[in-house]
Amino acid sequence: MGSNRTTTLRCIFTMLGDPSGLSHAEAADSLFLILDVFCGRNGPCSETLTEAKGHRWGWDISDVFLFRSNDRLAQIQEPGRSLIHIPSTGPGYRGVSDDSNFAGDRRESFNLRMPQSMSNELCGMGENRWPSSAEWNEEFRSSSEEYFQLCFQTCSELRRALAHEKCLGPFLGSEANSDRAFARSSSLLGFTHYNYNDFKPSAGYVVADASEQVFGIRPHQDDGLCTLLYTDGQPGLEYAKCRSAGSMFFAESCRSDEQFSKDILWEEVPFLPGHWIVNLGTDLFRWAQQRSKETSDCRSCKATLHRVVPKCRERYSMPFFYEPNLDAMDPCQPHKKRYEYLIEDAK
Ligand SMILES: O=C(O)CCC(=O)C(=O)O
Ligand SMILES: [Fe+2]
Repeated sequence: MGSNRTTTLRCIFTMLGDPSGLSHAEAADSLFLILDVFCGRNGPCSETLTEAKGHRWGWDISDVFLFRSNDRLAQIQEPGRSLIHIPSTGPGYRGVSDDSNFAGDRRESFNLRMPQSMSNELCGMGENRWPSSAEWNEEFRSSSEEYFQLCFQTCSELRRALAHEKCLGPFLGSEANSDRAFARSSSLLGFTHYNYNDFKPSAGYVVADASEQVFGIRPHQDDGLCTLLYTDGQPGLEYAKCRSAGSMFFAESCRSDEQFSKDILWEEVPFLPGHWIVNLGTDLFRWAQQRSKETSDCRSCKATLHRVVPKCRERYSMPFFYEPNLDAMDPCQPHKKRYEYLIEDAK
């Protein structure tokens, strides 16, 4: 990584612009947002993840998947209870179809949790594991931690913008409360690889009408408040456009069989070099719902329903999942804690 990257990264906060400029309509009705990211002020740069490898990162994203650390379970200690294990989240490597939340997917992933340099508080996500001897390890570690921090700060800015009076309104009663709900954030930086070369249709999902469908990643909503997604520009990411199927966007859980419905209209998400794709998550829906119940002029925010379908031989992406503390509580009924949703979702 050279000084080049540090200079471009600094532009993000100015490119985000005036937070109060995000209108309510944009926040509530867009199924995804697109934020400028790696660009300078002189227009979009053309870098993709793969083009960026030598001079931006100093490591190649495909090398990340050579390091097959064990998946670490997230866990939380509640007063007076034994340790609660939360499956299918936390840092580490998950092989193709190994993730119990996405058992039929053609996807492998490697996740990093919040670097200790950002917070000394125990977030319950276990420890990051790093390749021990690989030459690129040092570069990988420092640049991915720096990228993590950038994503976290950007999402925090976005959260405050969404909580503006003119937008979705304050979350959890006040900015201080919602800041506190991220003090032990379970955010994850993911590296994702879709490999369709050994494509086996029978390994996919059998859906309600008994037809088989194969996905890079099945239709789902991300948990957490939002996701900043950067990809290598290969096609395949789609979002659900059909508004009439309201219940599917408002689902209590991130995944449900309804999301396989043939009635959903899917549209390709365009790749804009130098821009993040922003998915809105189910926690944002829950946090915003409180407000919509209190006032008549504010509707709740839809979590982005999306999927990745095989449209190329191979694809890489880097999602950053912006997630509150594992024990952050819903502001509205049924007042559940995040980890309870995660455990239910993994069943
Ligand atoms: O790879 C992508 O473009 C999307 C990844 C995704 O949706 C996820 O990891 O939750
Ligand atoms: Fe996703």
